[in-house]
Amino acid sequence: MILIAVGNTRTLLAYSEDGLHFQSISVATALHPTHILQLWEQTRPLLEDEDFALGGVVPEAMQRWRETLPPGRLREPELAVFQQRIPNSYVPAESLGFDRRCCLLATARDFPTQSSIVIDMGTAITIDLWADGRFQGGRILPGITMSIHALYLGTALLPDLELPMTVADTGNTTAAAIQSGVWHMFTDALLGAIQQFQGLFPDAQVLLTGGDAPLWQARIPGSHYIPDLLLRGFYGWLQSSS
Ligand SMILES: Nc1ncnc2c1ncn2[C@@H]1O[C@H](COP(=O)(O)OP(=O)(O)OP(=O)(O)O)[C@@H](O)[C@H]1O
Ligand SMILES: CC(C)(CO)[C@@H](O)C(=O)NCCC(=O)O
Ligand SMILES: [K+]
Repeated sequence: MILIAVGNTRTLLAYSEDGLHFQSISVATALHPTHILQLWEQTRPLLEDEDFALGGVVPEAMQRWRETLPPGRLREPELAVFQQRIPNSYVPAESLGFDRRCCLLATARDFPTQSSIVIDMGTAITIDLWADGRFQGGRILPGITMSIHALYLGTALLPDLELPMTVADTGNTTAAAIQSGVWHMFTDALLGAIQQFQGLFPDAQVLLTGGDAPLWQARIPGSHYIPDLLLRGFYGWLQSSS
């Protein structure tokens, strides 16, 4: 079975035998599924009767996958299984993002009784709290690349910058000032959320995942970087669905 997880910027394709270790590729979500499958075949040949599992947060891109893959070969994880495994008060229940669900499922399975703050740093950033055997709720922030790009789009004189950033406390060029502002905005937002959530649940550990997480780990003392958290949750979700 090939897992397909569609994010706003990147789509992950992955294969696993044990649900813990993944062979995966990350490609632009904008590419057509036919093209993505050709790229995948450079990693691992597809079987004649290969099964696929699809989840994601971009309805249009997911529709393209449904139209491309043979109908009998495509599974989608069930909301009811998530609701049973992760008690929550999110409304409406189906609106909670697929990526957030996967990260919560993996966290709840690995740490059922310990509180966890799950930070997923992708196109957008989510900070979700698993504690007392429930998803307590969370926060959605713009992502880092998106924030830098928004300054460029909304002004006449600010340039578009690339990650990674070198950061000074006070910038003395336009680029350094933007980098300092964006870097400190996120450091303070993440550390602030962690401090508040740990005020509610003092045992809460911090789990970091997503494309931009490696950049941030050093700034968040005691945090754990778990690269495949989403895929681990997706895999486990499918196992319990069938
Ligand atoms: N080739 C690339 N194009 C765009 N962003 C990239 C690229 N490589 C790495 N990134 C970084 O990865 C981040 C996206 O991370 P990730 O792959 O976890 O999220 P995503 O799946 O695109 O987003 P989401 O799950 O939030 O919809 C971007 O913010 C960017 O900084
Ligand atoms: C918040 C994002 C963009 C993070 O990738 C995604 O999980 C999403 O589109 N969620 C849907 C809205 C929600 O989670 O409430
Ligand atoms: K993500």
